[in-house]
Amino acid sequence: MDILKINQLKKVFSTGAEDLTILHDLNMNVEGGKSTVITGESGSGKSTLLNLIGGMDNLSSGEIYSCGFPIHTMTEKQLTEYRRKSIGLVFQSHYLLKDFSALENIAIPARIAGFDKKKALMKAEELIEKVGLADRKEHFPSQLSGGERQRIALARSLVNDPELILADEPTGNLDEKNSRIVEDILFSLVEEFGKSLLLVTHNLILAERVDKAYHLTGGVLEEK
Ligand SMILES: Nc1ncnc2c1ncn2[C@@H]1O[C@H](COP(=O)(O)OP(=O)(O)OP(=O)(O)O)[C@@H](O)[C@H]1O
Repeated sequence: MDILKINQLKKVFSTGAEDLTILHDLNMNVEGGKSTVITGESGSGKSTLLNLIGGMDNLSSGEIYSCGFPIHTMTEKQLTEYRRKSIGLVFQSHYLLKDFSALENIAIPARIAGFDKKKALMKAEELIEKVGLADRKEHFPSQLSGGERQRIALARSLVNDPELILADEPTGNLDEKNSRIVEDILFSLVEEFGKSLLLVTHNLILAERVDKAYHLTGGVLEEK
């Protein structure tokens, strides 16, 4: 069954003088429990597409069904709920809150989703172990390396147990060791826990590990 299905999606940016069509009548699907990659040159529209799937931007026409929800018809309030509970967003840049410890940063989305402090911290403890940073629990973001911060951000994106993980160049800024850790965690979520992963990347090694691959060229998507 598909966890994500996109029909005839179009995205046009109006920049004043002219309209720029960034995504052209795009169709795709992500099967539940599988990994899917989208590759494409810089500027081809990958992040635009991921933002639309994540409900962070409005489409111009077409349909997006994700995790059982019709994203294209939802209100802002419903989209906020969808972002909190159904999807996990992993980006190249991470915005950890500087006044909170690594463990607290991971726990925050669980608190926002309504879990009490104890339960949220318990979930965070599990995840900090998973990303291999249990010994950095009490560290503040300024006391962590860039790669460690990215791993904490990854743990944070998983704390509400999302069905679909949307990852935009998740290993973009990382050295080989941290890339490998992040990559292995992402794929273990699919292989061990039946999560669905949609990955956007330039990294061809990452792109080779997936079940299904698409390529985006100038806003036109093709299955490879
Ligand atoms: N808000 C906006 N207004 C106008 N044009 C935009 C806007 N956001 C993105 N674009 C344009 O849309 C195109 C696709 O951008 P997008 O960020 O999706 O590309 P990308 O494939 O993710 O690139 P990269 O790999 O460099 O991150 C680019 O030409 C960009 O300039």
